[in-house]
Amino acid sequence: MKYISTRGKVAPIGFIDMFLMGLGEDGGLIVPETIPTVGAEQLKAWSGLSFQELMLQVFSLYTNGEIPEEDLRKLVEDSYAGFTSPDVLPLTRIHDGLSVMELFHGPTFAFKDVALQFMGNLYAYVAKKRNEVINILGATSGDTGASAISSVRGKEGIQICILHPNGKVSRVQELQMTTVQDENVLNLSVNGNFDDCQQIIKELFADVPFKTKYHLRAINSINFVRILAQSVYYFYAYLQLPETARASGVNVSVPTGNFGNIFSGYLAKKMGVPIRQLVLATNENNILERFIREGVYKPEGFRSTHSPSMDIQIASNFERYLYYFCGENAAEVSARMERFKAEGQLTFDAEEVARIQRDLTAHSVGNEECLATIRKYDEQYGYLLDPHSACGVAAYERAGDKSEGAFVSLATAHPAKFDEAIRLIGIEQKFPERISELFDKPQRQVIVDNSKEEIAERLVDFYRVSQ
Ligand SMILES: Cc1ncc(COP(=O)(O)O)c(C=O)c1O
Ligand SMILES: N[C@@H](CCOP(=O)(O)O)C(=O)O
Repeated sequence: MKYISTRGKVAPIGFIDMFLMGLGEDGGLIVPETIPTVGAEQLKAWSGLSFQELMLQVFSLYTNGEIPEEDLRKLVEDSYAGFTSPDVLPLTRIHDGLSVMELFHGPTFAFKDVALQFMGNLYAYVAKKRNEVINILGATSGDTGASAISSVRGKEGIQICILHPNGKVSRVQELQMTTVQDENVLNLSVNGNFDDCQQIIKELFADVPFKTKYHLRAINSINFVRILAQSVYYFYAYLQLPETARASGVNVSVPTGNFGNIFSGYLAKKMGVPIRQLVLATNENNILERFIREGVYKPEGFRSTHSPSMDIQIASNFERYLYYFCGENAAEVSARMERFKAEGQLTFDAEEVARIQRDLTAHSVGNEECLATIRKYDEQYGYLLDPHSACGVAAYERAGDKSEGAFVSLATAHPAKFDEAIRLIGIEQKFPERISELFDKPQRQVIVDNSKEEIAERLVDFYRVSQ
Protein backbone atom coordinates (compact mmCIF):
# COMPACT_ATOMS: atom_id res chain seq x y z
CA MET A 1 0.00 0.00 0.00
CA LYS A 2 1.33 3.42 -0.99
CA TYR A 3 -0.09 6.87 -0.44
CA ILE A 4 -0.59 9.65 -2.97
CA SER A 5 -2.03 13.17 -3.03
CA THR A 6 -5.43 14.34 -4.21
CA ARG A 7 -3.51 16.81 -6.44
CA GLY A 8 -1.34 14.08 -7.98
CA LYS A 9 2.09 15.60 -7.40
CA VAL A 10 3.40 13.56 -4.47
CA ALA A 11 5.37 10.44 -5.49
CA PRO A 12 3.84 7.36 -3.80
CA ILE A 13 5.08 7.06 -0.21
CA GLY A 14 4.83 4.49 2.58
CA PHE A 15 2.75 4.58 5.76
CA ILE A 16 5.21 6.28 8.14
CA ASP A 17 6.31 8.83 5.55
CA MET A 18 2.65 9.59 4.90
CA PHE A 19 2.06 10.03 8.65
CA LEU A 20 5.01 12.42 8.89
CA MET A 21 4.09 14.37 5.77
CA GLY A 22 0.58 15.25 7.03
CA LEU A 23 -0.55 17.68 4.35
CA GLY A 24 0.58 16.68 0.85
CA GLU A 25 3.61 18.67 -0.26
CA ASP A 26 1.73 19.70 -3.40
CA GLY A 27 -0.97 21.31 -1.21
CA GLY A 28 -3.35 18.35 -1.65
CA LEU A 29 -4.52 15.81 0.89
CA ILE A 30 -3.03 12.36 1.21
CA VAL A 31 -5.14 9.32 0.29
CA PRO A 32 -4.29 5.63 -0.19
CA GLU A 33 -3.49 4.59 -3.76
CA THR A 34 -6.32 2.09 -3.48
CA ILE A 35 -8.77 1.56 -0.66
CA PRO A 36 -8.60 -2.02 0.65
CA THR A 37 -11.95 -3.74 0.99
CA VAL A 38 -13.26 -6.13 3.60
CA GLY A 39 -15.72 -8.74 2.32
CA ALA A 40 -18.97 -9.70 4.06
CA GLU A 41 -17.48 -12.98 5.36
CA GLN A 42 -14.45 -11.22 6.80
CA LEU A 43 -16.65 -8.60 8.39
CA LYS A 44 -18.78 -11.30 9.98
CA ALA A 45 -15.65 -12.93 11.35
CA TRP A 46 -14.77 -9.62 13.01
CA SER A 47 -18.01 -9.43 15.01
CA GLY A 48 -17.26 -9.90 18.68
CA LEU A 49 -13.82 -8.28 18.37
CA SER A 50 -12.96 -5.60 20.88
CA PHE A 51 -12.41 -2.08 19.57
CA GLN A 52 -8.65 -2.57 20.00
CA GLU A 53 -8.66 -5.82 18.00
CA LEU A 54 -10.70 -4.19 15.27
CA MET A 55 -8.28 -1.27 15.14
CA LEU A 56 -5.40 -3.72 14.69
CA GLN A 57 -7.21 -5.49 11.85
CA VAL A 58 -8.06 -2.28 10.02
CA PHE A 59 -4.61 -0.74 10.46
CA SER A 60 -2.90 -3.92 9.30
CA LEU A 61 -4.52 -3.33 5.91
CA TYR A 62 -2.72 0.00 5.67
CA THR A 63 0.65 -0.20 7.42
CA ASN A 64 2.56 -2.34 4.88
CA GLY A 65 4.23 -4.20 7.70
CA GLU A 66 6.20 -1.01 8.48
CA ILE A 67 5.21 -1.44 12.13
CA PRO A 68 5.81 -4.97 13.42
CA GLU A 69 2.60 -6.58 14.68
CA GLU A 70 3.67 -6.71 18.33
CA ASP A 71 4.62 -3.01 18.25
CA LEU A 72 1.30 -2.07 16.66
CA ARG A 73 -0.54 -4.14 19.26
CA LYS A 74 1.27 -2.37 22.09
CA LEU A 75 0.58 1.06 20.56
CA VAL A 76 -3.11 0.23 20.31
CA GLU A 77 -3.36 -1.24 23.79
CA ASP A 78 -1.58 1.73 25.39
CA SER A 79 -3.77 4.18 23.50
CA TYR A 80 -7.06 2.89 24.88
CA ALA A 81 -5.91 1.89 28.37
CA GLY A 82 -6.99 5.33 29.65
CA PHE A 83 -10.57 5.11 28.33
CA THR A 84 -13.04 4.77 31.17
CA SER A 85 -15.57 2.47 29.50
CA PRO A 86 -14.74 -1.26 29.28
CA ASP A 87 -16.14 -1.23 25.72
CA VAL A 88 -13.98 1.84 24.95
CA LEU A 89 -16.80 3.26 22.79
CA PRO A 90 -20.09 1.94 24.18
CA LEU A 91 -23.21 1.77 22.07
CA THR A 92 -26.18 2.97 24.13
CA ARG A 93 -29.76 2.20 23.10
CA ILE A 94 -31.95 5.31 23.35
CA HIS A 95 -35.13 3.75 21.93
CA ASP A 96 -36.00 1.02 19.43
CA GLY A 97 -35.11 3.19 16.47
CA LEU A 98 -31.94 4.85 17.74
CA SER A 99 -28.66 4.01 19.44
CA VAL A 100 -25.93 6.45 20.32
CA MET A 101 -22.28 5.53 20.01
CA GLU A 102 -20.45 7.30 22.83
CA LEU A 103 -17.06 8.34 21.54
CA PHE A 104 -16.17 10.50 24.56
CA HIS A 105 -14.79 8.19 27.23
CA GLY A 106 -11.17 9.15 26.59
CA PRO A 107 -8.97 11.47 28.68
CA THR A 108 -10.36 14.75 27.25
CA PHE A 109 -14.01 13.69 26.92
CA ALA A 110 -14.31 14.12 23.15
CA PHE A 111 -14.20 11.81 20.14
CA LYS A 112 -10.85 13.26 19.12
CA ASP A 113 -9.23 11.03 21.75
CA VAL A 114 -10.09 7.96 19.70
CA ALA A 115 -7.56 8.87 17.01
CA LEU A 116 -5.28 11.25 18.87
CA GLN A 117 -4.32 9.03 21.78
CA PHE A 118 -3.07 6.60 19.16
CA MET A 119 -1.36 9.29 17.06
CA GLY A 120 0.46 10.69 20.11
CA ASN A 121 1.84 7.23 20.84
CA LEU A 122 2.67 6.69 17.18
CA TYR A 123 4.61 9.97 17.05
CA ALA A 124 6.59 8.93 20.15
CA TYR A 125 7.26 5.54 18.53
CA VAL A 126 8.46 7.10 15.26
CA ALA A 127 10.55 9.69 17.12
CA LYS A 128 12.39 6.87 18.83
CA LYS A 129 12.59 4.30 16.04
CA ARG A 130 13.57 6.68 13.26
CA ASN A 131 15.18 9.37 15.34
CA GLU A 132 12.75 11.90 13.86
CA VAL A 133 12.22 15.36 15.32
CA ILE A 134 8.50 15.80 15.94
CA ASN A 135 7.27 19.39 16.11
CA ILE A 136 3.50 19.17 16.05
CA LEU A 137 1.53 22.14 14.76
CA GLY A 138 -2.25 22.08 14.99
CA ALA A 139 -5.33 24.28 14.84
CA THR A 140 -8.35 23.69 17.00
CA SER A 141 -11.85 24.87 17.67
CA GLY A 142 -11.34 23.28 21.10
CA ASP A 143 -11.36 19.50 21.10
CA THR A 144 -8.52 18.50 18.77
CA GLY A 145 -6.13 20.78 20.67
CA ALA A 146 -7.02 19.48 24.12
CA SER A 147 -6.81 15.90 22.94
CA ALA A 148 -3.54 16.28 21.02
CA ILE A 149 -1.89 18.05 23.94
CA SER A 150 -2.98 15.35 26.34
CA SER A 151 -1.58 12.69 24.01
CA VAL A 152 1.97 14.10 23.84
CA ARG A 153 2.49 16.31 26.91
CA GLY A 154 5.83 15.58 28.51
CA LYS A 155 6.82 13.06 25.83
CA GLU A 156 10.46 13.01 24.91
CA GLY A 157 11.41 14.24 21.44
CA ILE A 158 8.05 15.91 20.81
CA GLN A 159 7.00 19.57 20.91
CA ILE A 160 3.44 20.70 20.28
CA CYS A 161 2.01 24.10 19.39
CA ILE A 162 -1.75 24.54 19.15
CA LEU A 163 -3.59 27.57 17.76
CA HIS A 164 -7.08 28.16 19.11
CA PRO A 165 -9.46 31.07 18.49
CA ASN A 166 -9.30 33.44 21.46
CA GLY A 167 -12.60 33.49 23.37
CA LYS A 168 -14.32 31.12 20.93
CA VAL A 169 -13.79 27.80 22.69
CA SER A 170 -15.73 26.62 25.74
CA ARG A 171 -14.33 27.35 29.21
CA VAL A 172 -13.53 23.68 29.82
CA GLN A 173 -11.83 23.31 26.44
CA GLU A 174 -9.69 26.36 27.16
CA LEU A 175 -8.73 25.04 30.58
CA GLN A 176 -7.93 21.58 29.22
CA MET A 177 -5.39 23.15 26.89
CA THR A 178 -3.99 26.02 28.89
CA THR A 179 -3.59 24.47 32.33
CA VAL A 180 -0.98 22.07 30.95
CA GLN A 181 2.38 23.24 32.28
CA ASP A 182 4.74 20.88 30.41
CA GLU A 183 7.57 22.67 28.64
CA ASN A 184 6.89 20.87 25.36
CA VAL A 185 3.46 22.55 25.01
CA LEU A 186 2.72 26.00 23.54
CA ASN A 187 -0.82 27.37 23.34
CA LEU A 188 -1.35 30.32 21.02
CA SER A 189 -4.69 32.02 21.48
CA VAL A 190 -5.37 33.75 18.16
CA ASN A 191 -7.47 36.88 17.73
CA GLY A 192 -9.57 35.34 14.99
CA ASN A 193 -11.81 32.36 14.38
CA PHE A 194 -11.04 28.67 13.76
CA ASP A 195 -10.91 29.14 9.98
CA ASP A 196 -8.17 31.77 10.48
CA CYS A 197 -6.18 29.34 12.66
CA GLN A 198 -6.58 26.51 10.16
CA GLN A 199 -5.66 28.79 7.24
CA ILE A 200 -2.43 29.83 8.98
CA ILE A 201 -1.27 26.32 9.76
CA LYS A 202 -2.10 25.18 6.22
CA GLU A 203 0.00 28.01 4.81
CA LEU A 204 2.88 27.07 7.12
CA PHE A 205 2.61 23.41 6.10
CA ALA A 206 2.46 24.43 2.43
CA ASP A 207 5.75 26.35 2.84
CA VAL A 208 7.82 23.20 2.29
CA PRO A 209 11.28 24.69 3.16
CA PHE A 210 9.86 26.06 6.46
CA LYS A 211 8.00 22.84 7.20
CA THR A 212 11.12 20.75 6.49
CA LYS A 213 13.48 22.98 8.45
CA TYR A 214 11.28 22.91 11.55
CA HIS A 215 10.01 19.32 11.14
CA LEU A 216 6.36 20.34 11.28
CA ARG A 217 3.96 17.45 11.84
CA ALA A 218 0.16 17.43 11.67
CA ILE A 219 -2.43 16.10 14.10
CA ASN A 220 -5.50 17.61 12.45
CA SER A 221 -7.65 15.58 10.11
CA ILE A 222 -5.48 16.69 7.19
CA ASN A 223 -3.38 13.75 8.43
CA PHE A 224 -4.76 10.56 6.89
CA VAL A 225 -3.94 8.55 10.03
CA ARG A 226 -6.62 10.59 11.87
CA ILE A 227 -9.19 9.62 9.26
CA LEU A 228 -8.17 5.98 9.28
CA ALA A 229 -8.33 5.68 13.08
CA GLN A 230 -11.77 7.31 13.05
CA SER A 231 -13.02 4.91 10.37
CA VAL A 232 -12.65 2.06 12.88
CA TYR A 233 -15.58 3.27 15.01
CA TYR A 234 -17.91 2.84 12.03
CA PHE A 235 -16.89 -0.83 11.85
CA TYR A 236 -17.35 -1.09 15.60
CA ALA A 237 -20.76 0.64 15.59
CA TYR A 238 -22.02 -1.72 12.92
CA LEU A 239 -20.59 -4.84 14.57
CA GLN A 240 -21.88 -3.96 18.03
CA LEU A 241 -25.48 -3.90 16.83
CA PRO A 242 -27.40 -7.13 17.38
CA GLU A 243 -27.27 -9.31 14.26
CA THR A 244 -30.98 -8.85 13.53
CA ALA A 245 -30.73 -5.06 13.82
CA ARG A 246 -27.79 -4.81 11.46
CA ALA A 247 -29.15 -7.32 8.93
CA SER A 248 -30.15 -4.59 6.51
CA GLY A 249 -27.23 -2.30 7.21
CA VAL A 250 -26.78 0.74 9.38
CA ASN A 251 -27.55 4.45 8.98
CA VAL A 252 -25.22 6.83 10.78
CA SER A 253 -25.85 10.42 11.80
CA VAL A 254 -22.59 12.32 12.10
CA PRO A 255 -21.91 15.73 13.66
CA THR A 256 -19.29 17.25 11.40
CA GLY A 257 -17.50 20.53 10.78
CA ASN A 258 -14.16 19.89 9.12
CA PHE A 259 -15.71 16.98 7.19
CA GLY A 260 -13.29 14.65 9.05
CA ASN A 261 -15.78 12.76 11.17
CA ILE A 262 -18.06 12.04 8.23
CA PHE A 263 -15.29 11.40 5.72
CA SER A 264 -14.08 8.62 8.03
CA GLY A 265 -17.54 7.07 7.62
CA TYR A 266 -17.36 7.48 3.87
CA LEU A 267 -14.02 5.64 3.94
CA ALA A 268 -15.45 2.86 6.15
CA LYS A 269 -18.30 2.47 3.69
CA LYS A 270 -15.85 2.20 0.80
CA MET A 271 -13.96 -0.44 2.79
CA GLY A 272 -17.12 -2.50 3.09
CA VAL A 273 -19.15 -1.47 6.15
CA PRO A 274 -22.79 -1.72 5.02
CA ILE A 275 -23.71 1.90 5.69
CA ARG A 276 -26.98 2.91 4.05
CA GLN A 277 -27.32 6.64 4.78
CA LEU A 278 -24.53 8.86 6.00
CA VAL A 279 -26.38 11.79 7.52
CA LEU A 280 -24.26 14.89 7.81
CA ALA A 281 -25.21 17.11 10.78
CA THR A 282 -23.92 20.67 10.95
CA ASN A 283 -24.82 23.67 13.07
CA GLU A 284 -25.66 27.12 11.68
CA ASN A 285 -22.29 27.17 9.91
CA ASN A 286 -23.97 25.21 7.15
CA ILE A 287 -21.63 25.32 4.17
CA LEU A 288 -21.67 21.51 3.96
CA GLU A 289 -25.45 21.32 4.01
CA ARG A 290 -25.66 23.89 1.20
CA PHE A 291 -23.10 21.89 -0.77
CA ILE A 292 -25.13 18.69 -0.47
CA ARG A 293 -28.59 20.18 -0.95
CA GLU A 294 -27.85 22.85 -3.55
CA GLY A 295 -24.49 21.94 -5.05
CA VAL A 296 -22.85 25.19 -3.96
CA TYR A 297 -19.69 25.04 -1.87
CA LYS A 298 -19.26 28.61 -0.68
CA PRO A 299 -18.13 29.88 2.74
CA GLU A 300 -20.48 32.46 4.23
CA GLY A 301 -20.38 34.56 7.41
CA PHE A 302 -18.92 32.75 10.42
CA ARG A 303 -21.42 32.23 13.27
CA SER A 304 -20.73 31.46 16.93
CA THR A 305 -23.11 28.69 18.06
CA HIS A 306 -23.82 26.42 21.05
CA SER A 307 -21.63 23.79 19.38
CA PRO A 308 -18.44 25.87 19.03
CA SER A 309 -16.23 22.99 17.92
CA MET A 310 -18.23 22.82 14.69
CA ASP A 311 -18.06 26.56 14.03
CA ILE A 312 -16.16 25.97 10.83
CA GLN A 313 -16.68 27.30 7.31
CA ILE A 314 -13.84 25.83 5.26
CA ALA A 315 -13.85 22.07 5.71
CA SER A 316 -10.45 20.41 5.28
CA ASN A 317 -11.64 17.01 4.15
CA PHE A 318 -13.98 18.34 1.50
CA GLU A 319 -11.06 17.89 -0.91
CA ARG A 320 -10.77 14.19 -0.06
CA TYR A 321 -14.45 13.71 -0.88
CA LEU A 322 -14.01 15.72 -4.09
CA TYR A 323 -11.20 13.37 -5.11
CA TYR A 324 -13.47 10.32 -4.98
CA PHE A 325 -16.36 12.29 -6.43
CA CYS A 326 -14.13 13.12 -9.42
CA GLY A 327 -13.30 9.45 -9.98
CA GLU A 328 -9.85 9.77 -8.33
CA ASN A 329 -8.83 12.21 -11.06
CA ALA A 330 -6.16 14.42 -9.46
CA ALA A 331 -6.00 16.83 -12.41
CA GLU A 332 -9.74 17.46 -12.11
CA VAL A 333 -9.43 18.01 -8.33
CA SER A 334 -6.53 20.44 -8.84
CA ALA A 335 -8.53 22.39 -11.44
CA ARG A 336 -11.60 22.59 -9.19
CA MET A 337 -9.55 23.63 -6.14
CA GLU A 338 -7.80 26.31 -8.24
CA ARG A 339 -11.23 27.56 -9.28
CA PHE A 340 -12.31 27.61 -5.63
CA LYS A 341 -9.24 29.65 -4.74
CA ALA A 342 -9.86 32.14 -7.55
CA GLU A 343 -13.64 32.48 -7.29
CA GLY A 344 -14.31 31.68 -3.62
CA GLN A 345 -16.90 29.03 -4.48
CA LEU A 346 -17.55 25.83 -6.38
CA THR A 347 -20.80 24.91 -8.06
CA PHE A 348 -22.06 21.49 -9.10
CA ASP A 349 -24.67 20.81 -11.80
CA ALA A 350 -27.95 18.95 -11.26
CA GLU A 351 -26.56 15.54 -12.28
CA GLU A 352 -23.64 16.04 -9.88
CA VAL A 353 -25.94 17.11 -7.04
CA ALA A 354 -27.95 13.93 -7.53
CA ARG A 355 -24.72 11.91 -7.24
CA ILE A 356 -23.67 13.78 -4.09
CA GLN A 357 -27.09 13.11 -2.58
CA ARG A 358 -26.67 9.41 -3.18
CA ASP A 359 -23.56 9.55 -0.94
CA LEU A 360 -24.72 11.97 1.74
CA THR A 361 -27.80 13.61 3.17
CA ALA A 362 -27.51 16.76 5.26
CA HIS A 363 -29.28 18.80 7.92
CA SER A 364 -28.08 21.95 9.58
CA VAL A 365 -29.36 22.42 13.10
CA GLY A 366 -30.13 25.89 14.43
CA ASN A 367 -29.25 27.01 17.96
CA GLU A 368 -32.83 26.72 19.23
CA GLU A 369 -33.31 23.28 17.70
CA CYS A 370 -30.05 22.15 19.28
CA LEU A 371 -31.20 23.22 22.77
CA ALA A 372 -34.70 21.79 22.22
CA THR A 373 -33.14 18.42 21.29
CA ILE A 374 -31.00 18.37 24.43
CA ARG A 375 -34.09 19.15 26.54
CA LYS A 376 -36.25 16.55 24.79
CA TYR A 377 -33.74 13.69 25.15
CA ASP A 378 -33.09 14.58 28.77
CA GLU A 379 -36.80 14.66 29.61
CA GLN A 380 -38.02 11.73 27.51
CA TYR A 381 -35.07 9.34 27.67
CA GLY A 382 -33.02 10.59 30.64
CA TYR A 383 -30.04 11.00 28.31
CA LEU A 384 -28.01 14.21 28.39
CA LEU A 385 -26.53 15.10 24.98
CA ASP A 386 -23.77 17.64 24.46
CA PRO A 387 -24.66 20.29 21.85
CA HIS A 388 -22.59 18.63 19.06
CA SER A 389 -24.13 15.22 19.68
CA ALA A 390 -27.53 16.97 19.81
CA CYS A 391 -26.96 18.23 16.25
CA GLY A 392 -26.42 14.60 15.23
CA VAL A 393 -29.60 13.44 16.96
CA ALA A 394 -31.65 16.35 15.57
CA ALA A 395 -30.41 15.43 12.08
CA TYR A 396 -31.43 11.80 12.73
CA GLU A 397 -34.92 13.03 13.65
CA ARG A 398 -35.17 14.95 10.40
CA ALA A 399 -33.68 12.19 8.24
CA GLY A 400 -36.16 10.93 5.66
CA ASP A 401 -36.38 7.18 5.25
CA LYS A 402 -35.97 5.29 8.52
CA SER A 403 -37.65 2.11 7.33
CA GLU A 404 -34.50 0.16 6.54
CA GLY A 405 -31.42 -0.43 8.65
CA ALA A 406 -30.65 0.45 12.23
CA PHE A 407 -29.83 4.07 13.15
CA VAL A 408 -26.75 5.09 15.11
CA SER A 409 -25.96 8.69 16.01
CA LEU A 410 -22.41 9.55 17.02
CA ALA A 411 -22.07 11.23 20.43
CA THR A 412 -18.87 13.21 20.02
CA ALA A 413 -18.38 14.93 23.37
CA HIS A 414 -19.35 14.76 27.04
CA PRO A 415 -21.90 17.45 27.98
CA ALA A 416 -19.63 18.73 30.78
CA LYS A 417 -17.37 20.26 28.13
CA PHE A 418 -20.19 22.54 27.01
CA ASP A 419 -21.87 23.55 30.24
CA GLU A 420 -22.53 27.06 28.84
CA ALA A 421 -25.22 25.54 26.58
CA ILE A 422 -26.51 22.99 29.08
CA ARG A 423 -27.13 25.74 31.67
CA LEU A 424 -29.27 27.67 29.17
CA ILE A 425 -31.90 24.96 29.47
CA GLY A 426 -31.74 25.00 33.24
CA ILE A 427 -29.91 21.69 33.70
CA GLU A 428 -27.25 21.53 36.38
CA GLN A 429 -24.88 18.72 35.66
CA LYS A 430 -22.28 17.10 37.86
CA PHE A 431 -18.80 17.36 36.34
CA PRO A 432 -16.44 14.40 36.17
CA GLU A 433 -13.60 15.01 38.64
CA ARG A 434 -11.01 15.39 35.85
CA ILE A 435 -13.00 18.38 34.62
CA SER A 436 -13.89 20.05 37.94
CA GLU A 437 -10.26 19.98 39.08
CA LEU A 438 -9.25 22.11 36.06
CA PHE A 439 -10.92 25.24 37.49
CA ASP A 440 -8.28 25.63 40.24
CA LYS A 441 -5.24 25.37 38.00
CA PRO A 442 -3.14 28.24 36.63
CA GLN A 443 -3.29 28.87 32.88
CA ARG A 444 -0.48 29.33 30.40
CA GLN A 445 -1.12 30.74 26.92
CA VAL A 446 0.07 33.52 24.63
CA ILE A 447 -2.44 35.79 22.90
CA VAL A 448 -1.40 36.58 19.34
CA ASP A 449 -2.73 38.47 16.35
CA ASN A 450 -4.25 36.66 13.41
CA SER A 451 -0.92 36.94 11.59
CA LYS A 452 1.00 34.13 9.93
CA GLU A 453 4.27 36.05 10.33
CA GLU A 454 3.85 36.60 14.09
CA ILE A 455 2.89 32.97 14.60
CA ALA A 456 5.82 31.70 12.53
CA GLU A 457 8.19 33.77 14.72
CA ARG A 458 6.66 32.32 17.90
CA LEU A 459 7.09 28.83 16.50
CA VAL A 460 10.72 29.33 15.59
CA ASP A 461 11.43 30.57 19.14
CA PHE A 462 9.51 27.73 20.74
CA TYR A 463 11.10 24.95 18.71
CA ARG A 464 14.58 26.45 19.27
CA VAL A 465 14.07 26.74 23.04
CA SER A 466 12.54 23.34 23.55
CA GLN A 467 15.15 21.37 21.57
C1 LIG B 1 -17.44 17.60 19.76
C2 LIG B 1 -17.25 17.63 18.28
N1 LIG B 1 -18.18 17.05 17.51
C3 LIG B 1 -18.07 17.03 16.18
C4 LIG B 1 -17.01 17.63 15.53
C5 LIG B 1 -16.92 17.53 14.04
O1 LIG B 1 -15.79 16.79 13.64
P1 LIG B 1 -15.07 17.05 12.26
O2 LIG B 1 -14.86 18.49 12.17
O3 LIG B 1 -13.80 16.30 12.34
O4 LIG B 1 -15.96 16.55 11.22
C6 LIG B 1 -16.03 18.27 16.29
C7 LIG B 1 -14.91 18.98 15.64
O5 LIG B 1 -15.08 19.54 14.58
C8 LIG B 1 -16.14 18.23 17.69
O6 LIG B 1 -15.17 18.74 18.45
N1 LIG C 1 -13.52 20.36 15.86
C1 LIG C 1 -12.14 20.38 15.63
C2 LIG C 1 -11.70 21.24 14.51
C3 LIG C 1 -10.42 20.71 13.90
O1 LIG C 1 -10.73 19.62 13.15
P1 LIG C 1 -9.78 18.41 12.83
O2 LIG C 1 -10.70 17.25 12.83
O3 LIG C 1 -9.19 18.69 11.51
O4 LIG C 1 -8.73 18.31 13.87
C4 LIG C 1 -11.49 20.75 16.96
O5 LIG C 1 -12.06 20.45 17.99
O6 LIG C 1 -10.45 21.35 16.98
